[in-house]
Amino acid sequence: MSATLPVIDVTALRAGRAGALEETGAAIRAACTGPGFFYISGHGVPEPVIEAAVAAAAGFFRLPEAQKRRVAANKLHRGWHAMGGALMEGARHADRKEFFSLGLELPESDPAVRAGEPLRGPNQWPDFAPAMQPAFADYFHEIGRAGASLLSAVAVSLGLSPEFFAAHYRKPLQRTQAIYYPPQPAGSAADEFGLAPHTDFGCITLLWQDNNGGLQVRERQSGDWIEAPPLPGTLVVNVGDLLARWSNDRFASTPHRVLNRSGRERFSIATFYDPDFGATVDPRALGAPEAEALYEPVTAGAHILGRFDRAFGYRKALATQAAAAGGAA
Ligand SMILES: O=C(O)CCC(=O)C(=O)O
Ligand SMILES: [Fe+2]
Repeated sequence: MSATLPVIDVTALRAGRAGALEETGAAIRAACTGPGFFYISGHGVPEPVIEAAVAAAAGFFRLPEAQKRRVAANKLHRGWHAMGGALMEGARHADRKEFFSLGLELPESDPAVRAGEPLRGPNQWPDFAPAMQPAFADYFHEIGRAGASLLSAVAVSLGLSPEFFAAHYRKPLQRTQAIYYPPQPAGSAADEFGLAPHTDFGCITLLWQDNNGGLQVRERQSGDWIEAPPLPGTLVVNVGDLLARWSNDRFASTPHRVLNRSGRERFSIATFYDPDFGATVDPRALGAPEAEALYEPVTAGAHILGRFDRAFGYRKALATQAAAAGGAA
C-alpha cells in the first residue's frame, strides 16, 4: 500500500475566515510533525501566472547552451545553472538538471546591496528570452504572497502569533527556481538522479510540478521512497532544515529526490521561501527551554550560504578565484 501525503485547503486561511488560522494551523502541525510534506490547494497563485512562467521557462531551457551561458549564475545565485553544477551532499553524481534562479529584486541603491550583504541585488534576466522577466516577476510575487499566508498558519501551528514570521521576512531571501529535468537516460545507474536525495536548506518550500511525476519523498517511519505525484491545482510544500532547526526538531525536514522516468522533459518551479539574511534562527525564540534547545542560534543568511558553498560548483569556483586573488595580492 502506498502512503499518501495530506492535502490542505488554504482557501479559508487566505480569505481570513474566522477559525481558519487555528484549523489550518492544526492540519499543518500534523503534516510537519508527520511526513514533513503536504500539498496545498486554494493557494491563490493564478493559473495563467503559472502557465506563463512554465511556458517562458520551457522556451528558455530549449535555447542553445551558448546563449544560456550569457546569463550564467553570478555570485548572487541569479541566472542559469548548467547541468552538472549541483552536487547534493553525500551524492556520487551531480544532478541531471538545469535551473534558472531569481530572488528579491533589489536595486544597487538598496542599503542591503550597498552594505555588501551576500546574495542581494538585481536579478539576471536574459534579454534573448524576453518572456522570462515579466512571467517570473509575476510568479515570484504571487508565490511570495502564498508563502507569507502559509507562514501565518505555520506560526500558529507552532504556538506563536500569526505575525511571528512576518517580522523576519521584511526582505526575504526568497529564491524561485525554474528547473528542467531531461528524461532519465535508459540504463543509468541506480544512484543517478535528476535531483539526488537531499533536504532543503531553508524554512519552507513551495513547489509547482508539471504532470510528469518523479518527485519522491522518504517516508519517515519505513524509510521507503514514496511518490509525491502531481495533483492538479496544488503546490507541494515541505519543511526545510532551517525551520526544523527553528522548531527544535518538532518539525521534520524530510529527504526527497527527483527521478524523471517519464521519458519526457520535466519542468518544475521550486520556491524556497526563506527569511531575511540577518534573521536569527533560534529554537529558544520558539519556546524551547535552554536545557532542551538542540541548536545554537544562527542567522538565516549564514546557514544558507554555508549550504550553497557545499552544493554548487560555481561557488567553489568563486572561492578558488578569491583565494587566488588573495594569494596574488
Ligand atoms: O523539482 C522537484 O520536483 C523538486 C525540487 C526540489 O526538491 C528542490 O529544488 O529542492
Ligand atoms: Fe528539495
